[in-house]
Amino acid sequence: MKLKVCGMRDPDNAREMVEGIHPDWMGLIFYPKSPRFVDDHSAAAIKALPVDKVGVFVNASLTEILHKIVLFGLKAVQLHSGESVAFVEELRQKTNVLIFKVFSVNEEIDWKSMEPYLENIDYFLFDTFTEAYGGSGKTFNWEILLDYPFEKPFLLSGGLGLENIAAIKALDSKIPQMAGVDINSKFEMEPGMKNLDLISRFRRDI
Ligand SMILES: O=C(O)c1ccccc1NCC(=O)[C@H](O)[C@H](O)COP(=O)(O)O
Repeated sequence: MKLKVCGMRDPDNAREMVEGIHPDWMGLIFYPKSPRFVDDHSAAAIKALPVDKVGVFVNASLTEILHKIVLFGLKAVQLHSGESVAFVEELRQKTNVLIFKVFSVNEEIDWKSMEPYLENIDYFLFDTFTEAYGGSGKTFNWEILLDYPFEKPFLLSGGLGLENIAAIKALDSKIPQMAGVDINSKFEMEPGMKNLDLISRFRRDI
């Protein structure tokens, strides 16, 4: 199962995480209102680390996203707001990084509304709905995902912690398209600072 650790912004904490845990992806949040917002200076330091970086964007312009891809050597972008199909299509044409399209889950998922994105994205990412866009620390009702109708792989996110490991594995065994998990606030000492011991345990047992 692939592992994305999101919301890193401290270069030393990020380096220790890469060296000790070797996640598949590290998420850098370029949304100024997030308590995990990474400034350009820290992102530049993190750029040198040997891990694939995912830029997380909320209501960002195409110009900003493309600029950050080049500036910080991003390997993927996570579109975390209501980006239109046309926006995603244009992004796909202008860059060759992976595209993760987030769907925030409240009570239901409208599978039909996801369909037009299929040809221009690499992964869907399901997160728990919150007015703050992400980092809610809460899980959603994963039963909904048992009806997942596409072949496109997806990542599970939203409030994942050590206490969810058994349930995550059970879900993974039922849905072949579930490619991995995205962890964040349940592994923090403070916003943006990860507890590497907790993440190691998660990595070992997942
Ligand atoms: O984490 C944030 O502060 C955040 C804010 C705005 C948009 C996205 C954000 N996080 C992106 C992620 O991919 C998180 O890992 C995801 O929302 C799950 O977070 P959590 O519920 O804390 O596990």
